[in-house]
Amino acid sequence: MAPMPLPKRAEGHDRPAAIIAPSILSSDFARLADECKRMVDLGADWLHVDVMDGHFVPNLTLGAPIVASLRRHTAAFLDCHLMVTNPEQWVAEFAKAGADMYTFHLEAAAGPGADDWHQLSPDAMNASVEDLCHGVRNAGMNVGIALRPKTPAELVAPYVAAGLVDMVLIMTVEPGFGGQSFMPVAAAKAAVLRAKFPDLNIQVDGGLAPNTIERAAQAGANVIVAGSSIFGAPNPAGVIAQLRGAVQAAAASGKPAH
Ligand SMILES: O=C(CO)[C@@H](O)[C@H](O)COP(=O)(O)O
Ligand SMILES: [Fe+2]
Repeated sequence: MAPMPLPKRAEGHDRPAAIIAPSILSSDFARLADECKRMVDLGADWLHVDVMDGHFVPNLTLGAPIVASLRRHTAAFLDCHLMVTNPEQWVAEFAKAGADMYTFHLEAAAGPGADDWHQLSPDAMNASVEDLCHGVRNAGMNVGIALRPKTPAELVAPYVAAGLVDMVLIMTVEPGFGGQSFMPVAAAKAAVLRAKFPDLNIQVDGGLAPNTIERAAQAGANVIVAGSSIFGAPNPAGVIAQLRGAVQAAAASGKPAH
C-alpha cells in the first residue's frame, strides 16, 4: 500500500503548504476520540501522536494499540513521532495500526543508549537509517526523521537528497514533555534545510504558539506541531488559524529562508 501523499509546493511559494498538527499529548487521554474529532472540526490538518518509551526520553505515553483504536474513530492523518530506542521494532505494528507518518529520531538510529548525536557512528548510522527509511515506506507509511535540538541539520541532508525522506522534524524543545519553552536556535536549523530543499516538508515541534511561530515560519518550516498552545487556549480554532496564517505569509513573502 502506498503512503498517503503529502501536499506539494504551489507556484510562487517557497515551501509546501502549511500543515497544522495539534499534539494530542496535551489532550484528555480519557476522551481521545472526541478530542481528535474536536481538533479536526476546528481546522487541524493532521493529528500529532507522541510515542515515548521511557528510554529514549524520560516519559511514557502510548503505543500502536492506541493508534489502532483511534484509527477506528477518525480518518485524519496520524502523524506519529516515535521517541523510542530501536525504532525499527515498531514499524510493522504502527503500519498495521493505521499510522500515516512514522517519524523516528536520527539519534536513535545509532543504537540503544545513543541519545546524543556525538555518539553517532557515520557508517553504522548510514546503513541503519537507510534500512529504516525503506522499511517504513515499504510498510505503507510516510518517512519522517527527527532531530534533537542540538543535532546538526546537515546530518539528515544526505537521506533527503537520496529521496528517502518525506519530512524532517526539527525539535524546538528537548523531546519528552509538552509545555516547554521554544528554542529559537533550534528552529533556525530549518533555514539550512529549506535553502537546499524547497519541496521538503519541514516540521517544528515544541513550544510553538502565536508568540513563537514567527521565528519558525521565517526559518522555512511548514508543518507546525502545537500541543499546549492549542489545547490550552480559550479559542483553539483561532490559534490554529494564527499558526497557519504565519506560515502562509512567510511562504508567499518571496524572501529566502533565514
Ligand atoms: O514531541 C513532543 C514533546 O517531546 C511534542 O510533540 C509536544 O507534545 C509538544 O507540546 P507543546 O510544546 O506544543 O506543548
Ligand atoms: Fe512530538
